[in-house]
Amino acid sequence: MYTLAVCAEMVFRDLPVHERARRIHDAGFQVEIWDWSRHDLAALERTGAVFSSMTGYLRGSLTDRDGAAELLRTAEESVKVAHQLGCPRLNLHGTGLDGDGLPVAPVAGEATGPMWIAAHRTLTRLAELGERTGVTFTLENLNTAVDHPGVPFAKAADTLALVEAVDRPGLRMNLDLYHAQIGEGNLTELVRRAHGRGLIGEIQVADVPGRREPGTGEINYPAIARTLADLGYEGTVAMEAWASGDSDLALERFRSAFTG
Ligand SMILES: O=C(O)C(=O)CO
Repeated sequence: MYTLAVCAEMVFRDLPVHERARRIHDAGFQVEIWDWSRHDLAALERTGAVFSSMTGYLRGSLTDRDGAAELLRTAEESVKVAHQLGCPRLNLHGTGLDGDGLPVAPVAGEATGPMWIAAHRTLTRLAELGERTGVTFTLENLNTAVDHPGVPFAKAADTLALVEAVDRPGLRMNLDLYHAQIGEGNLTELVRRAHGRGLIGEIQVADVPGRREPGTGEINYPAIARTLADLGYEGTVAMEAWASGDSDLALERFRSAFTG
């Protein structure tokens, strides 16, 4: 059976992040955070929460030489923090994102051939870093239509292709079904394909439209949950969603969508 986690950046927003982590932990979920450099790490540690994922870099990019060096350097810093918090997965995007989730190096149109080759090289180095230090880097698919215009390798198909081509245990996909629904749809088949190839490091969920908890939009998450159970998926399913109203209620709706 899979484990459930909740992203502390998006719920209980009137509380400091470590208090949010405590509330999520007390409700029986693992906890995810984004940019660790914005948080009081000692306070997060004191919550006793089990951390399942955090952003695995501070700056940088997969595709240009200087950006890749910065990505690797800040990924090494992130690994130290992951060890401090006991966090097993470090999340990556197709390029660095600013505070609004927008790419610091946006791409007009599709990524070029040299960009794919450079991304493959950088991700291989990150996978090696993960294997050497006992963490798993996950490459997340995003959507360019609503939340992250201009991010290269945003499609789930792109992240799947890169992770499969790198083919190392230190790199897996963060299969975000909210972003995939906006970008590509066909979610059940996507889950089956990624799981069948052993590429899923974790799954993230929110409903469409609005990026709120499961049950508030068009995605049939109970059906996705049945697919995951049938496949024997034993990884993490994390809610990365705004609460449509009360945050405790959003957590319970998430739990009931995935535990029936
Ligand atoms: O939008 C997302 O899914 C993100 O991970 C932003 O950091």
